[in-house]
Amino acid sequence: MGAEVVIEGLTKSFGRQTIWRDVTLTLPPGEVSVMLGPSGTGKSVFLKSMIGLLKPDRGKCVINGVDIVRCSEHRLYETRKLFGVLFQDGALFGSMNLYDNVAFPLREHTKKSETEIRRIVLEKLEMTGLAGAEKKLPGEISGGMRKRAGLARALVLDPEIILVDEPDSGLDPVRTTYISQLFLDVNTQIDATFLIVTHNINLARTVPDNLGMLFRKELVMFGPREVLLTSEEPVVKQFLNGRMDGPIGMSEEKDSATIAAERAMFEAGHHAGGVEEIEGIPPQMQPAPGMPVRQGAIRRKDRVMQILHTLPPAAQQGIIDSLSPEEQARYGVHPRRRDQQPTWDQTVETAPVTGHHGQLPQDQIAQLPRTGGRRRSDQGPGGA
Ligand SMILES: Nc1ncnc2c1ncn2[C@@H]1O[C@H](COP(=O)(O)OP(=O)(O)OP(=O)(O)O)[C@@H](O)[C@H]1O
Repeated sequence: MGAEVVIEGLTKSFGRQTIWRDVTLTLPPGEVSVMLGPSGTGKSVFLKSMIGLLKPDRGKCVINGVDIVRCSEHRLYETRKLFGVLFQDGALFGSMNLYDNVAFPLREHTKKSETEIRRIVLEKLEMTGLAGAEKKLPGEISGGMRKRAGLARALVLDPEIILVDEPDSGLDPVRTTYISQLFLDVNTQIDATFLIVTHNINLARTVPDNLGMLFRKELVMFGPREVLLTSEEPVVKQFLNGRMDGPIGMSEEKDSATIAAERAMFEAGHHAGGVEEIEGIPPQMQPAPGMPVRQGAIRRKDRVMQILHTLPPAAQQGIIDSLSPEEQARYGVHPRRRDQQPTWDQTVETAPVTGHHGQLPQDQIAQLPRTGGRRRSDQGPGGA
């Protein structure tokens, strides 16, 4: 199973410019999370901070018990080996063919024989749909293939955490969906924890287990995908629909006078851009047919059902609706008519829904599912 990443109060500035402050979230092990945010909100800086390429000013980023913000260089070096990183352009060496690019980390960081290296490289190329392309140079292949080669290279050291920076950059929507499918398939096969930063709305709506958003130097929210996808926060709604109407402006944010002036313009009939308002929670993409069951999805279901009562009602309903009737029975929840609140069996511990913004309480999201709060009896691994 992939590693859990616990981030607490992380703050990063460059000189006097604060990029983001007090970011607190947990990436649950083996689940796929996406971080959204308008351009320039510091998503790439966030990824670089997670692997210690940039040093945050305050806060913690704890991976397998090591706080990479404060640990020694040696421990940082060791902890970095847990990560596979896919940069925007694949970051391949232009003069090396794909085989040598993918073999590079193995030759640099291990003492494996060339026979063993060959086995691993061919396996990862096969996994990423690049079998037969070993001899190609990066300049001879498409952007999508370069990204897949970058992913193959990120996989060779058996990472527990995979960070992906804007996988859709330079790709058409169809290729973006194919690479999204590949992420889910790889997640299924190796059970690594994924964090993808992007501003691609389709990817955010359909791929992750968890969704977060950075805006105005803060984490607006982070939690199960259903929380953000049903959020009434203006910035979230604006972003998910790609419209001009809302707090995000041409260069990050607008003041209230500008928002009001623009609102009058849109109400007078000026098109705010974007597609028509999309509401609701589209089904999540699934591993390709023939793949094993995605263990992260099974654990996630258990984890989310334990914190269900802490989530906003619309998110609760979306989660309950996504369960099969058998799962609803097992978890003791019932779908509701549109005018009702969701209901639980008496046997399930419930608490009032809080007015939080989707940032889940640390003690709940960070510890689950390992410590297991109060559960209904013997749910087993929790999957269907
Ligand atoms: N090494 C650095 N020194 C100083 N400022 C930096 C450095 N790296 C990034 N920044 C600044 O941090 C801010 C956030 O940049 P970042 O690239 O993380 O944004 P982003 O959300 O990934 O944007 P995009 O979606 O456009 O890629 C920008 O204002 C950028 O200029």
